[in-house]
Amino acid sequence: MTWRRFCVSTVQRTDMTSLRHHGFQGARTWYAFGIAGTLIGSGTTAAQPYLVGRVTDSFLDSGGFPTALLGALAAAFAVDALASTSSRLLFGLASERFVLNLRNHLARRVLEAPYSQSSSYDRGDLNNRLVEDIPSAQQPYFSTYPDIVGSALVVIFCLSGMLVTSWPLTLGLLALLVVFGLLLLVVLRRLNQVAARSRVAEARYSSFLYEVLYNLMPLKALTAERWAAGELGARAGDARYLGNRLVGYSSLILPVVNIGTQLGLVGVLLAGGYMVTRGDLETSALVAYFLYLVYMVSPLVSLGIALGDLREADASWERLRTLESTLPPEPSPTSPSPHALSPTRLATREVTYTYPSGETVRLGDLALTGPGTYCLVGDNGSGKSTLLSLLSALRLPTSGAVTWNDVAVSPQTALQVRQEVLLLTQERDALSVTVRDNICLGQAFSDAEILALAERLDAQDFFRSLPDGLDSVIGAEGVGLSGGQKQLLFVMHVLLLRPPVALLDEFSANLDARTKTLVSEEIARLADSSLVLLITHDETLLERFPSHVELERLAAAHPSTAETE
Ligand SMILES: Nc1ncnc2c1ncn2[C@@H]1O[C@H](COP(=O)(O)OP(=O)(O)OP(=O)(O)O)[C@@H](O)[C@H]1O
Repeated sequence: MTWRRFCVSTVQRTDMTSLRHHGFQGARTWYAFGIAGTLIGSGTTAAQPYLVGRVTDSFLDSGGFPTALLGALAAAFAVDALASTSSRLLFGLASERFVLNLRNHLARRVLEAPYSQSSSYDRGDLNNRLVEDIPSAQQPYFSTYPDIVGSALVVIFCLSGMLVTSWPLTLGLLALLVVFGLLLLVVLRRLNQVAARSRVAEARYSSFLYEVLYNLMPLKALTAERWAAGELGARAGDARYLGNRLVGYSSLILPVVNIGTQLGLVGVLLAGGYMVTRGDLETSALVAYFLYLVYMVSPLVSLGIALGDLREADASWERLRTLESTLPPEPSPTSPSPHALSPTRLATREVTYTYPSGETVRLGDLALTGPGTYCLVGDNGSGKSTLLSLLSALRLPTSGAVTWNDVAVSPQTALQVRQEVLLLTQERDALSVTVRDNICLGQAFSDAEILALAERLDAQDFFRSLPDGLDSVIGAEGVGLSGGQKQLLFVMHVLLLRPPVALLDEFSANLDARTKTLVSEEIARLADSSLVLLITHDETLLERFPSHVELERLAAAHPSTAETE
């Protein structure tokens, strides 16, 4: 990579208008005041050596006490301290908001993306991008760029002051700075390459760690914890190796800058002292000159560190940008609300669905009319769950058609279908919110309705046993529920919502025999007005709901319409 591309890529990759726009919402004013504070702070810092030179002059010339000059110096100190502190505070507040804005924005977009897309993300990697990459990506705006602006201004002011005070000394110093600047660029170039690779290795490690923790129990149950620990160790090794190299290159930055500035300080004292003895330079000018140089040291160090930090942030922006580029455009807020569909007639014709992995599921033709309850049966892997995700418009068919009341499921009608066709999937777990929220999931069911249903399901004792009733929070810091109790909450959501169509994938999983029977009665009641399609392998449920649709038979009968038994 050439130096030009190196610099251009930094600007381009961090200039992601849409992401930045969302991040800065509500933070722009703080940010503007923060920048103003940085500019004021830099200006007053650079004025101090000049004022000290004037004070020295005044002492040397008259021996008197220069009250006005000392007052100006004190004011410069005070303004400098105030401006720097308040700009740090404002940047800190703005960055907090930026991080949360961006997290919420991306999380909402992932949630609103079509299911087939959001389900294809690696959960751990997604978590890393939202949790770790965003704080790293925001750093340039709230720390690095202000540091660069503030430091560059101080360096420019100080260099100008030095040039005016003694140009021969300054030219010598600039030559030294150029040599060390080139050395610094070599280090930064290596750092850039290692930072990107290290970020990927870290993400591979933490994604796997997330998966292992998520599957802790199944892994232990299968005594696969050693294997998992070994795999984790291997990934940690990669991350550590690249992390060490990153630390190595990063730690070279400071010595390069420090040695350069120390050589500058010593050189100025030696050469300046010599010039004073020869009468080529005033003592007060050497004092001011030396002070300019001292004031330049810290901004120069900051500039070196800031350039290094940008490389790491760059890698994070790249990961966020690739995530955003896979998401569909944001839905227009003015799009008309969908009309009610209340579907009761369902048909599928020559439907296939191809998973991103390339696996194609072929499904036979199907025609069902509601209200009523049907059981969808078939061997493991025959495509039952895939079919339900297509019927509920979570996925769209790769070929063929799914129609509800003769309306084909398409990107345009998907929202309409999803509002009326409710799918209870196999992959489900309670959320760490209250029991009430787990049942309602955003719907306004009253406590009386919930408790009346609990009574019909003979679950009143369970609800009574909760420490805070419906307000009990589920999760590590709240109540722990059994698999069956969690399952009951989801089933209750469906029964309370009474959607026109309910697709239930193994609803009875983990439910005890009595609860299963009571839930079945409620489902039968729901089926008086709704179309209910169940996936089940449970003999008692297959007997209770005798209308069966066999998936293999459907596929074999393709393309003719399958009969229900
Ligand atoms: N996320 C996925 N990615 C790739 N292939 C998938 C995915 N989900 C399912 N499949 C494939 O699609 C086929 C049908 O799977 P599906 O889960 O629909 O079957 P099922 O009849 O519901 O099985 P089960 O009774 O075991 O739940 C299987 O061959 C499976 O490998």
